Amino acid sequence: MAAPILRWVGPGKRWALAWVDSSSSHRRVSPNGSASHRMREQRSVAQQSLHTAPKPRKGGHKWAAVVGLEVHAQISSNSKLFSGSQVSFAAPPNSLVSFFDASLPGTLPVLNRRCVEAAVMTGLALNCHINKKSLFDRKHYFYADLPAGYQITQQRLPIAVRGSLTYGVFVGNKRSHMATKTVRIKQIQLEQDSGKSLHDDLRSQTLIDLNRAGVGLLEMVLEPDLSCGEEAATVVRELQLILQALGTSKANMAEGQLRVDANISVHQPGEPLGIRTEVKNLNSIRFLARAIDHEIQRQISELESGGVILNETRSFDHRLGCTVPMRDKEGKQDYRFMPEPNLPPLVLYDTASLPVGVEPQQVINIDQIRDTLPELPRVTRERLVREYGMLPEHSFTLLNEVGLLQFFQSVMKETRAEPKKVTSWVLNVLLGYLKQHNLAVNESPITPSALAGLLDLLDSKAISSSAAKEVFEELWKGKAKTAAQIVSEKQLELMQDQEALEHLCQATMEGHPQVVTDMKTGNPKAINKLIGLVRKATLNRADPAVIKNILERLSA
Ligand SMILES: Nc1ncnc2c1ncn2[C@@H]1O[C@H](COP(=O)(O)OP(=O)(O)OP(=O)(O)O)[C@@H](O)[C@H]1O
Ligand SMILES: [Mg+2]
Ligand SMILES: [Mg+2]
Repeated sequence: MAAPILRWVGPGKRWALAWVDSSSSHRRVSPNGSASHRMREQRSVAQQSLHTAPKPRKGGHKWAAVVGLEVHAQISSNSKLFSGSQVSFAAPPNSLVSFFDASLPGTLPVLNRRCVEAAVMTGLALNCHINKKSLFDRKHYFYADLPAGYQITQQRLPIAVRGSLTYGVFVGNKRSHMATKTVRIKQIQLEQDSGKSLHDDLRSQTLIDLNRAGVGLLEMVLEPDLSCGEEAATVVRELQLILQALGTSKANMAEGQLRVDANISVHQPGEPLGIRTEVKNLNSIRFLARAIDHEIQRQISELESGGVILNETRSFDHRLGCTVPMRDKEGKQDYRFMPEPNLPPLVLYDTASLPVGVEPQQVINIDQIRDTLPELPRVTRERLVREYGMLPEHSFTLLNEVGLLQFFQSVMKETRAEPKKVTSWVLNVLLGYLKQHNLAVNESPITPSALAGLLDLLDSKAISSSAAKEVFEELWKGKAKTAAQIVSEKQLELMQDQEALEHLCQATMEGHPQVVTDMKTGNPKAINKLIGLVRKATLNRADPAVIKNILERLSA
């Protein structure tokens, strides 16, 4: 392997370690694709039906697939885990690097309190036992983007252990029934992120950006309780929503704030678990599901054709849709773990164990953090179903689309309309328009108050539902008009004048005696025909139910 050299790179003329050997492998995959493209991808996952566990072939062996995830989430914090450098996505390369992040001799780690609090909060939200004493260790491996030659992590005694995450999966074709499942969480550990290796194909060299080096990560290790890509995708999506609700990570996969390693094996039911392969650095939920399902099939084919599974690290090639071995980790890697000598044990307290007379800012009190836990996504969904009589799948959609729940709640605050009506307009009409125009919720040209105004008019029967659609389309054009203004400009108010409506009904009946006769003989189509004729005469501004009433009264 070639030696790293120091060179100047980037607009700010900052230094970077450049790895001059073009054949060096890239363990860390830098996020690719535009942010907006990825956001759309993330949004659509919930709507997609992902492939599920492999079906046993006729006459063939039955295989059970086992999946265990390691999820890395970047902690939302202004500074890194052990240094004061700022944390920010897409800053100029090597502009956020302190001497400690670059491993200059003589520098020492100083633990960031915010990162510890985030780990405790995440642990509590995931029903973990929080260890009042945890330890830091050095895990050694050699990559250009890891200047110290080791990562500080918590291998021996992590901050949180033995948790669980409950998630819902839809069963049946119509997604009408939901089953609840639980995955166990083995541990959550605090650790440093590495830098990024950026490969320059033209110059055949790899440039190193250390902005990410030392950013605080939560590694959440899940027990091997999952069985297919869809389950893994659902778990990661739920975890993403939990982290976002807690504010402990932005968990945006497109920006690399949430990265998943998937461990996969297959075995015959009743037999011990098979040898696992590890598909590294999956940074999209859709790719995660596809990679797992592909890897399960690959292992089954390999075993059925007499081959063996190697305990190897693989990566997912999303263009080819398959997993391929990574060259960097053949055989079991020896990380040469050792205690981190520059960090004392991390000691936490709860209210019962708090030393007398200690200042609150000097210690971390687990109970205090527990008191600040926000409502978690599962509880929010249950509340939506309970309070508003919403279907479970609607509550999922409201939470899955970034910002949609807040939009819905703002409309609810301002309108008199029934929750069911609001749900239907937000999910069927507004979301439909947003998707059609490829817009995120916060880009909606219609504000919650504008929609609330429209729904109020509908609720008070001032306009018909077809007029409401017309008003919605006008509001969508975003000309800063309220629904009421549009209604009066376009004269879309429902005709309330009972006398005028009676005259119109009378005249229509006289003009169509045959239809009236049909109506009187009980032909149900006849009355609808008359209603249609009267509405047409009012330019669709009459309420069909009111017309029906008048017609029935007049023909009685
Ligand atoms: N037979 C198996 N099949 C599938 N997954 C497994 C199996 N055995 C263990 N796993 C999963 O493998 C993962 C092991 O993660 P852990 O962090 O403990 O070790 P590691 O992968 O060796 O280390 P590293 O953090 O360096 O990747 C867990 O998510 C666990 O659920
Ligand atoms: Mg791990
Ligand atoms: Mg692993």
